[in-house]
Amino acid sequence: MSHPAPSTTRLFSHATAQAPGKVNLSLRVGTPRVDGYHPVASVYLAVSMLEEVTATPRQDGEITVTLSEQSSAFVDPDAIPVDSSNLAARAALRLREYLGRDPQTHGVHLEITKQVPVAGGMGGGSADAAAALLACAALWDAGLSRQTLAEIAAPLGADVPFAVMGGAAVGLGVGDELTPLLARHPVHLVLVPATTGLSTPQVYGLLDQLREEGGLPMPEADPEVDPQLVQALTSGDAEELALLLANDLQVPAATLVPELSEMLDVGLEEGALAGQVSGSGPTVMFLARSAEESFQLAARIEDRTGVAAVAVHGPVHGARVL
Ligand SMILES: C[C@](O)(CO)[C@H](O)COP(=O)(O)OP(=O)(O)OC[C@H]1O[C@@H](n2ccc(N)nc2=O)[C@H](O)[C@@H]1O
Ligand SMILES: Nc1ncnc2c1ncn2[C@@H]1O[C@H](COP(=O)(O)OP(=O)(O)OP(=O)(O)O)[C@@H](O)[C@H]1O
Repeated sequence: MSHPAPSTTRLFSHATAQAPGKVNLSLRVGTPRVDGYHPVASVYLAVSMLEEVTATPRQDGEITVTLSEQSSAFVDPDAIPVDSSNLAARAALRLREYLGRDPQTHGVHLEITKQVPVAGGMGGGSADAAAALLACAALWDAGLSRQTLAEIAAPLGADVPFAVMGGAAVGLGVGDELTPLLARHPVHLVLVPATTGLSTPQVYGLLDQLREEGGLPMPEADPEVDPQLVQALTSGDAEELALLLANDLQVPAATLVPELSEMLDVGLEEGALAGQVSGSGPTVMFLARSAEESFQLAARIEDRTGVAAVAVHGPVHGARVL
């Protein structure tokens, strides 16, 4: 892939971009493909828990990463690589290659401020990649559409295109084939992040194992999105949405972390409309009727368990330059 350099290049001293974490209101998973990935039918919702990346040019061609001290208490800095394997660094490298910029002179330093828990099932690393892509695109005056940026980002992870696009969307394929949804009514949620993460491949692997052993039913067909859930989301019917939340990864995640089931019970006892593990977990999410109820629910869960709970809403915008 290559893209011609623009004839005039604006000079930025730095550029900052934000990208959202996500939850899956519904995540249906099929049987693994030959490449090990699973076909999914996902209903993504971008939520008001944002990652921020500031990109500053480096003339020596290096792509470097640091983690800001402003990052949230949910984030264990030791769990995040700050070498070339960091998803933000990989996004910057992919964009530089796509644009055909000189690797000797077009380096960048990326400072990441994380709010989204690491390996929490909320696509935090994917949001870092999306924010880094937008920040570097601004720095290097890339002149690319959001759609093109999402395509450049897709090989970095199944959730990365959604972090670029944001809002609410159906995700097919491995989650990267997106159809935006016109969800104009806010969904109010409470998120309970865990301090330790779960490995996404391990959770998918345990789902396969449970299905093969007969502990869970084998899916009969490729996964599909429930049109009633899409209807409930687009019409803002929280009570109906509560009945239709689904996540095939919940049983394997709760098998690996049994406390998740207890946390789900606590949220329901404290008045949540519904509760579910987010993505591959271990973050747990609860649905509330309104913003006010979400704040009250978060406070009650914190009081009862001593575990931090955060009221958020969605859909929010995808990655954008500030
Ligand atoms: C659980 C979800 O967050 C739901 O949105 C995603 O499916 C995972 O997205 P992600 O973390 O961006 O995933 P990637 O970084 O692309 O993949 C990590 C690993 O998860 C597994 N994986 C991921 C996506 C998918 N559709 N099937 C899979 O089996 C694969 O073992 C893969 O090696
Ligand atoms: N910028 C980054 N932020 C967080 N993790 C990163 C980053 N770059 C690489 N990683 C690695 O990716 C792994 C998954 O992190 P991430 O926070 O994206 O998980 P997740 O939210 O469970 O992802 P998903 O919901 O997309 O499966 C981490 O364990 C970490 O080793």
